[in-house]
Amino acid sequence: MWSVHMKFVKMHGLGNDFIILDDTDHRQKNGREGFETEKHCCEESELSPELVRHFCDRHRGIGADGVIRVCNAEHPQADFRMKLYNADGSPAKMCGNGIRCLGKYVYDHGKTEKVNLLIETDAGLYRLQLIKKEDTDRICSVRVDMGTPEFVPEHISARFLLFRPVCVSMGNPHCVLFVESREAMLQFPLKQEGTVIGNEEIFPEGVNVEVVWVQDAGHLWMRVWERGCGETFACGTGACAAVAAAMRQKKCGASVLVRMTGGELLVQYDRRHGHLYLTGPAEEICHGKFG
Ligand SMILES: N[C@@H](CCC[C@H](N)C(=O)O)C(=O)O
Repeated sequence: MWSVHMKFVKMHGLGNDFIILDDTDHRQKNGREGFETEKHCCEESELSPELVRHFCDRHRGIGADGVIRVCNAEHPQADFRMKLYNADGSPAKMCGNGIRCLGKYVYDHGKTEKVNLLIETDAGLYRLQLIKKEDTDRICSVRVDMGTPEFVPEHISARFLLFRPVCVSMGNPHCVLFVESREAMLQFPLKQEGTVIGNEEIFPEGVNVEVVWVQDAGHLWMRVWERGCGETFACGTGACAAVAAAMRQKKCGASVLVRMTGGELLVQYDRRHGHLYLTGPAEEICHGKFG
């Protein structure tokens, strides 16, 4: 049915998984010697929503929560550009787990020798610090300057007021709901309520929904219903939105471990700039050729 032939790399951040398609120019100025830095993928026009859905299909495709195109930067100061598509083919502006995977990808695949990168996204520019595994030249984790959370009005249906919803933009939209116990978080009907909230009039472009239990000032537990994917194992922008919302309600401090189904992310708040910093792993699973 599909006549495409594309090389891909599959990666994940805490089980939030992505198909990486490399659309960078092989003449990338900072590319390292000894690596095959050949361009091996699609132009934007070739990546239709149908094709993204097909790639992400866990039964008939490769299977993933989204597709990331790694492109040459258009901004003069940026090193690379990230283009992200959710599993349903819809575009998204920012992805905290995905941008860490991109950082590891460009370094480990010889596209750059820099460990401090500036990445262009549809939500703006993001600074990444790549952290190497001890005694190796491989990247094991990435720290991202996620910028300033923006709070947006929370006029969602009265049935959700009990959960003290906080609506936050981290470059993409989030609606954070608080519950009183870990059990309540685990039993929360996330699919049902996430779908209802995602269809609220105040979110014409949909929303990512987080259900959060504050264990203490340094630990949050969270499940996430992602726009365009459904429930995922982890969400980087969602973890930052949860911490921003908890800080606003004076429930947590400036350094918080956010525990999700797939593992933990560290979110730190820098009072001087009002920025949130996200630190967590990124891993390559496999590579292959589609078609
Ligand atoms: N999982 C991501 C966010 C991906 C985009 C999101 N589904 C949206 O549509 O905004 C993350 O780690 O931030």
